Formats: sequence, C-alpha cells, structure tokens
Amino acid sequence: MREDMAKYRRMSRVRPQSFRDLETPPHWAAYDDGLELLGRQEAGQALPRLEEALQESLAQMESCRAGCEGPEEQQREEEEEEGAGSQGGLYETIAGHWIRVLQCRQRCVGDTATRPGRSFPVPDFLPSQLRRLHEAHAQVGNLSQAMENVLSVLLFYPEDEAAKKALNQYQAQLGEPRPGLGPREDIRRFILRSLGEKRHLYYAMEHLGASFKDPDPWTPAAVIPEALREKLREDQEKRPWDHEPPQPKPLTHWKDVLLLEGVTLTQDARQLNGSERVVLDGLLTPAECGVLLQLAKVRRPGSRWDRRAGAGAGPPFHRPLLSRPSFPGLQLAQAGSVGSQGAKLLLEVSERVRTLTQAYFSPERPLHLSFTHLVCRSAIEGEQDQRMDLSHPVHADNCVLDPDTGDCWREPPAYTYRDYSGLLYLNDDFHGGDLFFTEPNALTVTAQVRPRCGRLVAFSSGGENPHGVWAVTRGRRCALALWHTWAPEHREQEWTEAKELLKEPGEEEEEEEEEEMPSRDPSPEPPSRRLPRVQDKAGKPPRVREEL
Ligand SMILES: O=C(O)CCC(=O)C(=O)O
Ligand SMILES: [Fe+2]
Repeated sequence: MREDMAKYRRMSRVRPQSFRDLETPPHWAAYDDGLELLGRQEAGQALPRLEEALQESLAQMESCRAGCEGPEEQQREEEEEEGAGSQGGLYETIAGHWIRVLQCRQRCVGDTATRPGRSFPVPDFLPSQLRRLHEAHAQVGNLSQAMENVLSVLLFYPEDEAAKKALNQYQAQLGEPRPGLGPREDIRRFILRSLGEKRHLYYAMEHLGASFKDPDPWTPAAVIPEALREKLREDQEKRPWDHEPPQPKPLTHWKDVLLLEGVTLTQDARQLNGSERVVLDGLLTPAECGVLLQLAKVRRPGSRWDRRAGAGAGPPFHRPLLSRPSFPGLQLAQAGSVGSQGAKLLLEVSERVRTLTQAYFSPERPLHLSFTHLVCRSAIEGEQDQRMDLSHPVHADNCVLDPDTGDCWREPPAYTYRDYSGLLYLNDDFHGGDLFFTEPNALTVTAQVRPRCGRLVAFSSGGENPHGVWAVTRGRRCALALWHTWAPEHREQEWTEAKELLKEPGEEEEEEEEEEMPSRDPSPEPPSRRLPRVQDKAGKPPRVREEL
C-alpha cells in the first residue's frame, strides 16, 4: 500500500492536494504539514499545525493509556493466572497488575511516536516538537509563547545548552521579567505523571524482577536506581541513532588496481551525488556475461537465483529464500562437471568484485563476502506505458529506512553486518530497470545508473545510499548482487566450501602457499594474475563457455 502511494506520488500531474488521506492519525497529519510549512519558511502558517500536532500527540497518548486497563489487559492477566495456577497472593496479584498497566502506559510514548506502517518511533518526539514550536514562535515575534515552549524543553532537558541560550535571548528581547511565565501546563503534567510511573517501574525492576524498557532518553539519572544505571547506559549507547554516519574516505591504493585490471572508473561519488558510491566498467568480458547469463537461466523456482520482477518484487531485505544463505556457486559445484565450470566463474568473479570493492572503499581493512545472489528480473505482461512502479522498492541494504524522517535503523530485520554492496550487471538488452539512488526521503532521485555487461555499481550499504530499481518493461535484466562485510564471522561459508569443492588435483600446493598469506589479504595481489578472465574472440578463446 505504501509502495503504491509512493508510486502515485511520483506520477506526473499528481499533486499533493490530489490525495485525501483517511488513514494517517491527526497528530501525524498536522506534524507533517507543520514541517512542510516550516521548510518553506512559513513559520506563521506552520504554528497552528505544529500546535495541533502537539495537542493531538498528547490526546493520542491519553487514548492509548486508557486502553492499558481495558479488556485486553484483563484477558492477559486471566491467561497468566491460569497458566501460573494463581500462585501469588493478593498483593502479588495487585502488584503484577499495576506493573503491567504502567509498562503499557509507558509504551504509549513509542506507539504515538511511530508512524503508521513503520517499526520504529521518532526519537524524542515531544521535545523535538517543542523545539520547533519555540523557534517558530520566536521567528514570528511571539516571545512569550517562545518562552513557554523553550521552558518546556528545559523540563525534559534542564541542561540543554541550546535551549538555555534561546531562553536567555528571549528574556533579553522581552525586556522586563514576566513573573507568570512558565513551562506549558500540559507538558508539566505529562512529565510529572510519567516520572511517577517510571519510579514505580524502576523499583519493580530492581526489587521484583520486572522488566522495563524506558522509552525516553530524558529520564533523569536520579530516577534510575544506582544498581541499574550502568547497564542502562550501555543499552542506550547501542541505540543506532547515536552513531555518526560513515564519513567519505579518501581514495588510496586505487589506481594500481584499476590499471592492472583494465577496469575503468566511470563515475565516482561526486558524479553520483553521494559519499561512498562508484560505477566501474569492464569487470567482465561479454563472454563472461554470456556464461553467467546461461547460469541464470538454469533457475529453479523458489530459489534465490531468480526473482520475477513484477510490481514491488519482494521485501527490501533479501531473506534468503533457501533455508540459509548459500553461495549460488556451491549448488553448481555440487551439481557436477557442467555446473562446476559455472561455479568456478562465479567464484572468480565474486572474488574480483570483492577485491575491487575492498581496494576502493576499504584498503586498510579486509572485506569478506557475506552473501552472493544471482538475480534476474523480467517484465510483467501487459501495458507498459506510463509505468511508475518499481522492480525493487527504495531501501538501504543494512538498515531499515524511514523515508518520513530520513532515519535508517541499523537493526533487524535489516542485515546490519553488511558494509558494502556491489551490483555487477550482466546485460543491457531490456527496457527500464535502471538502478537509482535517492535522498533519504526515498523520493528525490539523486543519481541513476544504466546496467550493462561488466558494470559494477558499488556503494556503502547504509542509510546514505537509499536505492531502488525502476520497473523492467521489456526483457530480462540479470545481475550478480554481492554484499561485503568487515565482520569475519559473517563471511559466506558456502563460498569457501565451493572453493574447496572446486579445487583441481594439483592445485593443493599452490593453494597452501596462498593460505600463508591470508586469502582475504588487505593488499591483495592484482586480480589480473589471480583471477584469470574469459577472453573474447580477439583474445584467448572463451574458456569457460567452451567447456560448458
Ligand atoms: O539489482 C539492482 O540493481 C539492485 C538490487 C538491490 O538493491 C538489492 O538487491 O539490494
Ligand atoms: Fe539493495
């Protein structure tokens, strides 16, 4: 549904006012309007919508809290009592009931701050609304309201430097002190009540073994029992939004690899409007593409070899379609002699991509292949004109992208250990199917790449590189997708198994020699020596193809 909506929004002649949204809760509708108006520097018009968003958020929280003592809670208690055979006494039962009610009420913060259809709340939802309110009020000269709102921010974060500075500024502008001016009453009540609940829950956590995941980063340390503080601080540090996004790295060691391999750099990050993105050409000869395309034809329904690309082909994360991730070359290698030739090429090619990706993005730190995927997308039948749907929805490869906030959550179900993605294209005889990068809003396209044989698009797998694939409108588009990881424990076991299986007699000694240098060497030998390539007519005969 969300993908369909995004598709309609991208269509020409469709305007935002063409939509009447009957689904979005009022606090989100008001919040988004307010933000949009603020973005257009229209603080005066934004203010009523921002105020409405805050009021509606508080109202939504109330209604959620009211549900915490409703029939669901009673039913759960009854079930638990049945299961436990009503062992506790009256006091235990009462305490158990209230702990559950309080836990549920505290969860309402996260529920209210989570957009419909999303899995994660917007962090610090109420304080960030108050910050926007005080700034907007100050912009239009409502200084007393700016003061009320900034004082409310300070109730959450008494040491917030920016808020303190703004407060001083508003006070100076107002002139004489206004004794009646204080934080907003609705926020004061909200915080007092929430802190009361947190105290009970932390007590229950410390003394009664109850569990409690505090949804708020603003809880004062004094409310948290000393014995629990250290552990909670560690948990907080693990929150993904505290991590800095990766910084672009200078390119080192690159030229050598390029020159030796005969690979050309077609577009760098700057040309692709990003920080860690690259398009390289010449990784495969046409003959090699032919062999790999042949392999892709030997597809088995339901395997990860092939995915039909109709509208919205599958989830953004490649849940391995087999019971566990498996290097496609391993099945080929197991399939006997014909398969083993294809498997060899897959091994060589994937190592070639890994070597180049490491040399380009991570020369100081070895990258391992964590998952390899040979995938073809075919046009769906029927009308192709005006198609605006996607063959692969916009996503990031190692985090869950929230286009509404631009956050990308490095948490399951994302494959969080993926660090660099590589897409090696095998053909261009199809229509549509270009890869594109977007802003974190998943709508604004920042770069687009046309697939062709031997073209590698490599990029860091995080939220800085949201990407998708336009619908394939004619023909079949095939690519080898490879994900790289810095974490050796996530290296693709099947890759090594396939390599073992394919060892030819006599290769043993050579291999042993190589083993002495770690096979995933940070400064690998030039791929041209280690990884023989299939040549075209002009060069040596296409070895692998002939053998097939
Ligand atoms: O096939 C492509 O060009 C992109 C596929 C992709 O983004 C993915 O598999 O994660
Ligand atoms: Fe992807």
